[in-house]
Amino acid sequence: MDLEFRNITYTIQNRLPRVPRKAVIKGVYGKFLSGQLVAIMGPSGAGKSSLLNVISGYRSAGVTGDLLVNGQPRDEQLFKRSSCYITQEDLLQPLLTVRETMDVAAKLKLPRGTKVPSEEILQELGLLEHQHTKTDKLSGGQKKRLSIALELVNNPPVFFLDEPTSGLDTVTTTQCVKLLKQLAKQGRTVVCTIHQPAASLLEFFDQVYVIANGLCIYHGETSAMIHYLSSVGLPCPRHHNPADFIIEVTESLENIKLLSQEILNGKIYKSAKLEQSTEPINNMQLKICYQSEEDSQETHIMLPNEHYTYTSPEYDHLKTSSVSSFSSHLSQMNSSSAWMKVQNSSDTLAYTTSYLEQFSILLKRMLLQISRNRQGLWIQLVHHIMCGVLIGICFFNMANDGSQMFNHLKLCVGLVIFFTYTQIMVPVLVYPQEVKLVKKEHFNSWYSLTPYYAALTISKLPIQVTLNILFCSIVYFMAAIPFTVVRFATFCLIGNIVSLVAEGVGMAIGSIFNVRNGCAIGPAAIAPFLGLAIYGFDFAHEISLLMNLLMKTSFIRCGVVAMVLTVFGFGRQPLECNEMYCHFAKPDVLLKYLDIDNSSVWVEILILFSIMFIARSICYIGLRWRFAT
Ligand SMILES: Nc1ncnc2c1ncn2[C@@H]1O[C@H](COP(=O)(O)OP(=O)(O)OP(=O)(O)O)[C@@H](O)[C@H]1O
Repeated sequence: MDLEFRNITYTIQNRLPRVPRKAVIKGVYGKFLSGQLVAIMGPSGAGKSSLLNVISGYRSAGVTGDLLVNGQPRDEQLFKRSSCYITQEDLLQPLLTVRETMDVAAKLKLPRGTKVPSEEILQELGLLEHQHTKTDKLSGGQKKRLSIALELVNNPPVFFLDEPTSGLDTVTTTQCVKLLKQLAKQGRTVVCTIHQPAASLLEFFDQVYVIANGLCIYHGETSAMIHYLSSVGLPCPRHHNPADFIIEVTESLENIKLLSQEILNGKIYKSAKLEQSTEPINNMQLKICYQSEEDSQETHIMLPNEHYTYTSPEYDHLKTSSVSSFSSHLSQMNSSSAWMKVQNSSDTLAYTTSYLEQFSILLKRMLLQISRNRQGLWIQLVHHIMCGVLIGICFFNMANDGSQMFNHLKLCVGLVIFFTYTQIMVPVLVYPQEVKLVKKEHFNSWYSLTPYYAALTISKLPIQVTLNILFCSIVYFMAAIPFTVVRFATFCLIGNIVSLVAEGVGMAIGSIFNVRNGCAIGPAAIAPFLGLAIYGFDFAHEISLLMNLLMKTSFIRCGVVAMVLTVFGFGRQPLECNEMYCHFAKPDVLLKYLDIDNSSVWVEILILFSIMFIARSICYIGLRWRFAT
């Protein structure tokens, strides 16, 4: 697939007030041909990653310009299925082995019944001997190769890689670039950003695209770069790495302007082959380059004083080239045709597998990861037992004491706060990292958001519910709340719903914001609900209907009310009184005092369910929004 972009501009809207928009990419042009390994180079902050994100479709908000595939305006949905994006950070599913990760990717990306090519790909990428190693134990280079292997499963014709060599040593970097070169040789278009590569490494790249200050300053064959620099009066010193030199010249804004004007911000493609193969006309030293015209498919050769139309034989050859070098099954067919074979069976679908299959595969993956997270499970178990016992000690044998009205209330509030803090903090801290990984997999068309979200919600339930019931039982029996099956079941049910609401709120925060300081955000997120709960009890009569409604829908308040109604409702007998007078010995008096004597526990549970639904919908919408931009 040949990729082309015209007049691409990428502007970032700063969220701070009165800070102007920042143009990161400024009207650049370029063309990346199939069968080529392309390096996007430039100084730090030049806009390399931004350009890659824009061309790949990973970023769409704030982008203007035309993106084409094989000369046609591209269909984003189709293009997403034919390309893959490998992030700079190696985002791999933790707690799974290399082989398991590959198998999950294959099941998601290939139609049912297709032979899973995990072994061949792992063999090809030198990972077969590490197939039983957990992904988090792999070295940096192995992680990078695994990231590539995962995308090779469905053999897409276009690969985008953001800084694939960052953090790798020289040997591993060379291995990585050689691998990319092999992928390109098979007919794929491989585009990656790279920081100043060594001269020996630069030779592996067929094409270089240099960007500085958001402008294109070179676009063309690697071997034509030195000549181009000399032609504009910036000769690269002998024995100097051209990659280093072109970055060095960008220190001067004058040079950037000059080079960008000379290359027409990427409209011109510099080719060394043409320069060598074309005889000088009229004894003139020719400056030869391709220029892609916006409204024609023809390639033009520009001479200083003449203009010829020319169809690049190399370009045509690449389009039809067959694959040569790899010995595996991948190399036996052109990458595009291999990809077509995989896609043909599901042409009309956005994904290769059905939503139900995706859900089942993802659920199995998540359950496996949860079961392997022994340390996490132990921590959760100890946390629930310890907190249950501590709360139980504080309120030991007290639930039947009619003189302890305020302690009864503290018990109910304490339980709800426990569930809230326990469940809100984890997603706030963990979810931003998970979102990055899911965004990568979702962007690379592994699965849709809906089955992922359904699997995520369901996978956590068994452990969460068990631990909550364990905690509730400890508190219930230590506090000696009179036992009836309905009361105990409702008590556990409320605990579980509050915990699910809190988790939903935590996930909503974690999915929308890239929270770095979750320890502060978690409590901050709870504060408004807590505030509304307190005010909802004390001042609900004195304020407007709207505020009243708002306060009554604080899930903390609903949880506390439901708990009190459960503990003191369901036909509860009067409490024992060991003092002269216990005003609140009769449960009805307490409920009346709290102004909840007319409330129903089932209505509160219904409100809790509604809040849970809203919080989880916000999380889902938040994810969609993050993935769409
Ligand atoms: N979300 C953002 N908000 C504000 N500025 C941004 C954002 N993303 C990128 N930028 C700015 O855009 C410019 C280009 O960033 P980009 O990450 O594309 O550069 P780069 O060439 O890849 O840099 P490096 O090689 O250091 O990773 C930088 O000045 C960066 O600060």
